[in-house]
Amino acid sequence: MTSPQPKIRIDNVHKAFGKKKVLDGVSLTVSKGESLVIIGGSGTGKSVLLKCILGLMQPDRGAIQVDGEELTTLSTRERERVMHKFGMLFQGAALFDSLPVWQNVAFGLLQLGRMSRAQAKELAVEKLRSVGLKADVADLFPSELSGGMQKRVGLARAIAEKPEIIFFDEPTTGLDPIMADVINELIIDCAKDLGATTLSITHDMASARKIADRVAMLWEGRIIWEGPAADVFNSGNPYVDQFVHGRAHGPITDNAGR
Ligand SMILES: Nc1ncnc2c1ncn2[C@@H]1O[C@H](COP(=O)(O)OP(=O)(O)OP(=O)(O)O)[C@@H](O)[C@H]1O
Repeated sequence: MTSPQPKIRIDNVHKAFGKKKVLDGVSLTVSKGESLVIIGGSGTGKSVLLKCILGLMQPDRGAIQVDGEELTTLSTRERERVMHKFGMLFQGAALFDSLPVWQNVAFGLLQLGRMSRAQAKELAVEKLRSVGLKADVADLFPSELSGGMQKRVGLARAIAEKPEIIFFDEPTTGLDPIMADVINELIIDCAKDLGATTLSITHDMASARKIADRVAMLWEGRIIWEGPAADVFNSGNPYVDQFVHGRAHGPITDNAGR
């Protein structure tokens, strides 16, 4: 029996900047409907990997496939078609300061030009409601919102076009632990409602444990461990162990700067 095709397949991806190898053969798969969280310390290449998947950076070699379609060789136009499968919540929410909240949420929908502004606003208000924000937030500007509210708006934008895959870049950075937990729960609920596949990068272990079905750890350009979220605190891998317990001493710091 053949196993079902993964939603995302990353195979032996390499990326270097000059002599600095950042990704040195990363391989991963994410199944349809699964939530994979990639953990790793600062500068280990999590953002570079995400940028390669999103097409914002070209890997030096390796394959990146979505639904079996190779992305690294697509033309700009073909890539745009695939991008409609994606939703993205950026670190710091990355909202447009000059646009009111509803236009931020409906940005992609307005770009497509498939609906009137009134319809787009109605949809934006509905999405805002689904992330726990009232309709009157729609006409405010991002600078008038707290960090937690901005994250909610970013999440509403990420789900507005009903993406099949949602990427989360450090979704809880800058939030207090309670607001972080609220955002984690919203992420789980939104992904479940859409039946979406999610890929997140974080170094917040509370968030990883909460939102992940599976966790993978990136270190020295490779995935050094992956397994069910429930196993991450008992991985038996000394590198993972040091990272998830936040210990100052262990193989990661002993080998730093080799
Ligand atoms: N455009 C670039 N040019 C040169 N070096 C880069 C570029 N982008 C990233 N790097 C380098 O690649 C390495 C990995 O960076 P990356 O931002 O992916 O780390 P990260 O794991 O996401 O870290 P953090 O958790 O702090 O966000 C860093 O050493 C960084 O300086």
